[in-house]
Amino acid sequence: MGAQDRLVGQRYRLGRRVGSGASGTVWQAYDEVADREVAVKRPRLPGGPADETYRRAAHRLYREARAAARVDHPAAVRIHDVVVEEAGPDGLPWIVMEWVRGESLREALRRGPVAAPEAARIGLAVLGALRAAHSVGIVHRGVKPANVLLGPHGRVVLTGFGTDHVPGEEPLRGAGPAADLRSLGVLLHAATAEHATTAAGRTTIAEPAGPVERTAAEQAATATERATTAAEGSAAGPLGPLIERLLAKDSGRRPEAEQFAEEIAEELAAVVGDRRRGPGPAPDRKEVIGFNPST
Ligand SMILES: Nc1ncnc2c1ncn2[C@@H]1O[C@H](COP(=O)(O)OP(=O)(O)OP(=O)(O)O)[C@@H](O)[C@H]1O
Repeated sequence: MGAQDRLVGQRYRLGRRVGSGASGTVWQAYDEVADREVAVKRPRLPGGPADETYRRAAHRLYREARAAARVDHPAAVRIHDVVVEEAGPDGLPWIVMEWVRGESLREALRRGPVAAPEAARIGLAVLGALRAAHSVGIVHRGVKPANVLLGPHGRVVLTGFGTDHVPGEEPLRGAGPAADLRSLGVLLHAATAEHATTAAGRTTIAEPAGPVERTAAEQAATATERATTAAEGSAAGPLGPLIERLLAKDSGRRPEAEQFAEEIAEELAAVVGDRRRGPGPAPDRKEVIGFNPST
């Protein structure tokens, strides 16, 4: 794409491209004014700026990125700036975020699934970020392991706000806060999947990246299927029933979603608390490898 070294907004020098997917491209970049590393995301839209639908979608991305910058939560990526270049031909924003050192949950899952208490800790952080976003009217729509960053000091950061879009459309019906919670269920299921299948005594090849690299709309479409899978895997541990509830829930109404999110937060906190209280294996081993449903 040849964007490397480009100076965006007269201060953000694009460096290494860290990822590129359906929703856009992310670069590691350098803020030459503040003298620090940042991440810069350029969303992608199908079509072109000659098209009215495209221009409206681009403007909506801009508004949503600015709104996402107001989300204030330790687990929500900090958006420093949203740049639209005046001379830019397409009106697409450059979204400038804090650079989170570490790896994404997608990368971590390549080494194998996560033990239930650690998945609960990650889930609780992501849920906190989502609730903070929902409270200011923002729906994430792209909750998946690639967008969950595992930073230094155990920090969990949800990135990718407001960029996962169905172009040309206002947010889908059913793609409100409840859809984000359902996606959290898919995420938790994917994070612990191999444990579920192993504990149930079946030989299944884990597919950590498989069911989770989808848009919220696709996730919603397969929610029932996932609910069945989660139910089968509920022997896997304390997260089974909770995942099942997240996936089965299909009310899009705000107050209900809020109440539901609060209940889920309490349940996740209890699972995290079990790890803190319980005996169990050494923490580093338990987080990456082992999960024994009987402990
Ligand atoms: N603030 C950030 N700091 C560090 N890495 C980030 C940051 N934001 C996103 N990333 C990483 O950039 C990569 C690309 O993200 P991006 O959202 O473009 O693609 P994706 O989510 O993998 O795919 P898709 O575009 O299909 O949704 C992701 O793997 C993500 O982990």
